[in-house]
Amino acid sequence: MKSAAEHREFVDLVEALRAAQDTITGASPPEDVARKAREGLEEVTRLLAPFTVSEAEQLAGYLITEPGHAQALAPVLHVDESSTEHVRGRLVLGRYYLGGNGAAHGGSIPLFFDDVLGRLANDGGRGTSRTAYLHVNYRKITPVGQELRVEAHVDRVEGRKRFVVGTIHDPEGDLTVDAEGLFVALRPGQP
Ligand SMILES: CCCCCCCC/C=C\CCCCCCCC(=O)SCCNC(=O)CCNC(=O)[C@H](O)C(C)(C)COP(=O)(O)OP(=O)(O)OC[C@H]1O[C@@H](n2cnc3c(N)ncnc32)[C@H](O)[C@@H]1OP(=O)(O)O
Repeated sequence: MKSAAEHREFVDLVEALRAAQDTITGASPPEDVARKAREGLEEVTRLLAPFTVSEAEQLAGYLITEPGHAQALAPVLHVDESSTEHVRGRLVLGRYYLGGNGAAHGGSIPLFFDDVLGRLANDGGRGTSRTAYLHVNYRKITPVGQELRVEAHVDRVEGRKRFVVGTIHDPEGDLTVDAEGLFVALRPGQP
């Protein structure tokens, strides 16, 4: 397992990337400011490109003790309580994940649940599995910029099949989403 303690600056870099994604998404800057911001981003790419590594050496997604695992792709779960069978925590969807009218983009929710349910499916010595399906029910809009409550747990295991379920509740305590994922344990040598 890769150690987040040895890569604090990289963890902070990914946090800064998330903040940039939120700020760019919410900004309507004058053209000269947009150009300066682009030049800054291009400088970041120039700086990091020589350090491109193979997937086995990649840090993003693999610093698993960090909230968000140092990967800017999926919304971050802040874990309050967890075991190998369940997790409870908080989620704030930033401006980057806005769909419209204050509601989160529909695609951001399965992205979040694939990560959270997938990690539970693979926890507890259950070994690597892959998502076979992810069923998401949108019961009420999921607001961006507000603290949401998340719960997920392993519902049942049938041979290689792991069924993992989760919910999101808004600050009023209303259910906004429930989801079920089927994760199938990989056979030896299966990609
Ligand atoms: C994941 C590794 C990451 C490693 C990173 C490590 C560090 C971090 C730690 C942890 C991170 C994890 C966090 C992220 C997790 C995200 C995971 C993903 O998003 S994976 C990408 C999206 N998913 C795919 O690309 C799958 C593509 N599909 C496949 O590969 C196969 O279809 C697979 C493996 C899902 C199943 O194929 P078969 O050939 O192995 O098995 P068959 O025999 O078809 O199915 C087994 C049983 O499952 C049922 N089944 C399969 N698919 C089903 C479906 N869609 N609906 C219902 N049942 C299904 C079948 O009916 C069968 O059931 P019966 O045993 O007969 O009872």
